[in-house]
Amino acid sequence: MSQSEIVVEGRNLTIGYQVGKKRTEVHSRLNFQLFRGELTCLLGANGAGKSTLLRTLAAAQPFLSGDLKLLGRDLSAYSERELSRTIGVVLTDRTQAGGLTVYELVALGRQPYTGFFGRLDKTDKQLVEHALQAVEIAHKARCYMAELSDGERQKVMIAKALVQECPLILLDEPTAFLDVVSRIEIMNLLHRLAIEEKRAILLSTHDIEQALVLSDRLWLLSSTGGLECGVTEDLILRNRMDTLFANHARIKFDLMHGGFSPEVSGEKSIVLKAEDEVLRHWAQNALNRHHYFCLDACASAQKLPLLDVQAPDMLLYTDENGQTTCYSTFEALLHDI
Ligand SMILES: Nc1ncnc2c1ncn2[C@@H]1O[C@H](COP(=O)(O)OP(=O)(O)OP(=O)(O)O)[C@@H](O)[C@H]1O
Repeated sequence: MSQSEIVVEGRNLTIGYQVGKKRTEVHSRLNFQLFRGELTCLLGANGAGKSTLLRTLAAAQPFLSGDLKLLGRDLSAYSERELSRTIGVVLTDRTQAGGLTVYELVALGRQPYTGFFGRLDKTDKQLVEHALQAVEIAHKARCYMAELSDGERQKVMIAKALVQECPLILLDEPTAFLDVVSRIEIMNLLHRLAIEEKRAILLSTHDIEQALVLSDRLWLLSSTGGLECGVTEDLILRNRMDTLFANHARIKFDLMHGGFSPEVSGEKSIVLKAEDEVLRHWAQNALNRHHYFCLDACASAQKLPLLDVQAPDMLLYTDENGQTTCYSTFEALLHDI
């Protein structure tokens, strides 16, 4: 893979708030690069500083010290007009311009080129139509924003950012109010747009499952570890996901299934046998929830109870005395043990 173009680069960046003499540093010495043609997800616990970082990158608030470059030039050297042609920002807001049609709202994205009252020329119109098609909302072009679902409205806001023709698109929790189908759709869409439209796309999200599937890179932001950046799989396999919630010792990242779950308290032990990976996973899920710590068949010499999961409706439970019972549901098994 050839080296991608760096769109944003931060060096020793301190972000936070300054009101008069009162200075609140949220993070210091942040180092990062954002690449064209890639989708990057910014993950972090509540209050980790994701919005502060996104607002800083969008030049909506100043950074406190360090260097921040956009396409190789200091961000502070950009005029308002240049910024609006370079950075597209999509915020999560449920009440977005209900009185405008989809077409009108997307067309507003051309303002940096046409001026506030500027008329759309042929190229502008082509760009609006292309963007509506790219986000698959062209069939709703004449509908009012108020008539759309949250997911559809989010697509429209993404289309508006697209027509700005910005190399950089920043989105603050674009999937926050969406159901799982719309979340997958929006994340797929953003990943496709990053590649096909050659944009650098950075979004903050709490939807870790989707981020791990579709993110080319992750930015992990935490109060203890600062900002760690890398290709998704490199960070996962170096056990970096646990830094996200390091203050919560009982929440652990499940490397096998790519999600966070409560650590197993394991008051009791049981030997779990299951040839099938899926059966094993869900049997373990049920046993962990009931405070059993699961061991492999060969791992223990002690006399322990054993669960042999042969099929979803064939659960063979053998107690410490060697007595075996066959259960046909987890409901019955969990009731008895
Ligand atoms: N205007 C402000 N002045 C001072 N501190 C602020 C201001 N806005 C936010 N903060 C602080 O900055 C820190 C980071 O907040 P931020 O909103 O960036 O976190 P976040 O990761 O986006 O959180 P969430 O996931 O809950 O949206 C918090 O401690 C917050 O209290």
